[in-house]
Amino acid sequence: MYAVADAITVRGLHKRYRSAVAVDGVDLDVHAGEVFALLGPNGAGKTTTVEILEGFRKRTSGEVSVLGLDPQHADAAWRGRVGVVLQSTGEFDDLTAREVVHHFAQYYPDAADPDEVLARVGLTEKQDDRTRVLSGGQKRRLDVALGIIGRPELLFLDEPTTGFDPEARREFWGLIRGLAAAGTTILLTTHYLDEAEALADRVGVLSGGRLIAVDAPDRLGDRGTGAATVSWLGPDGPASEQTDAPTAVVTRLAAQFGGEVPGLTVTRPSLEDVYLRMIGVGE
Ligand SMILES: Nc1ncnc2c1ncn2[C@@H]1O[C@H](COP(=O)(O)OP(=O)(O)OP(=O)(O)O)[C@@H](O)[C@H]1O
Repeated sequence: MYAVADAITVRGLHKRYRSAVAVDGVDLDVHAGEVFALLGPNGAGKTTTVEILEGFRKRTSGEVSVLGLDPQHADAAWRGRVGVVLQSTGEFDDLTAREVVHHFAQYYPDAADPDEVLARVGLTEKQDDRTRVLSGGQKRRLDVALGIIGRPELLFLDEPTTGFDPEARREFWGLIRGLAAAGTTILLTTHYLDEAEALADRVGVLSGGRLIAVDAPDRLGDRGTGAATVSWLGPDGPASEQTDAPTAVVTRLAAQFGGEVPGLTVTRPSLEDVYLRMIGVGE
């Protein structure tokens, strides 16, 4: 085993389907050990990009290196180092959740303990149920279990928490943080901006097949520096002011009120505000 500074390197990636360009010149580096979230509206090219990186889809042109190899020429050893959670659920109908996880464990030289993995994804109670009777969210947990059973160095998660209830999403975030803390590199796609904010070291925004921004979630766009909104409860009701100098406004208000400012909040644009502006919504 050898260390690579970047787990994923992509240069000039293009993917054309018969009638449409799905990926239109993407350059991307995902550093070893980071959690990277790919955001973008429906049809932006996220799944296509991720499936090319997983070696499941051929590119039209461009250079791609994943854990030091071109995924188009991946071998079994490489596949053993990569975990994949696809968008579509695998169907194992008549097998129980426990049987499926035990079965998949056999494919990996250094698999995790299947029962431990079932516990980590919160399926212990359901492990003896046939997979066809699992709920949508429970099937998704099983997908995640199969993605991590081989102790991957690099884990791909395509919309991992779609269909999860809020509690299951929080549990899943804990699982991902644990994997990241143990050094697993994670590339996930998500439509949940709170998920990207909670998990990702960096986010990339794909729009129309192009990567239009890459940054830490709290710095994306003008989040760190853009105008802040200062809100408070004035004598005539709620009041607010947009400002580049929120400290000065708060100081002025504190003087006006002679101390504590009622209902004071200072907010910057949310990740969702910035993201929607970037993809051309909410102008
Ligand atoms: N097998 C295919 N044949 C033809 N066109 C395809 C195929 N797969 C995807 N596309 C097209 O490529 C574009 C990108 O699709 P892709 O699934 O990569 O987007 P996405 O960002 O993952 O979307 P979503 O958020 O809806 O999952 C879309 O216009 C889609 O219609």
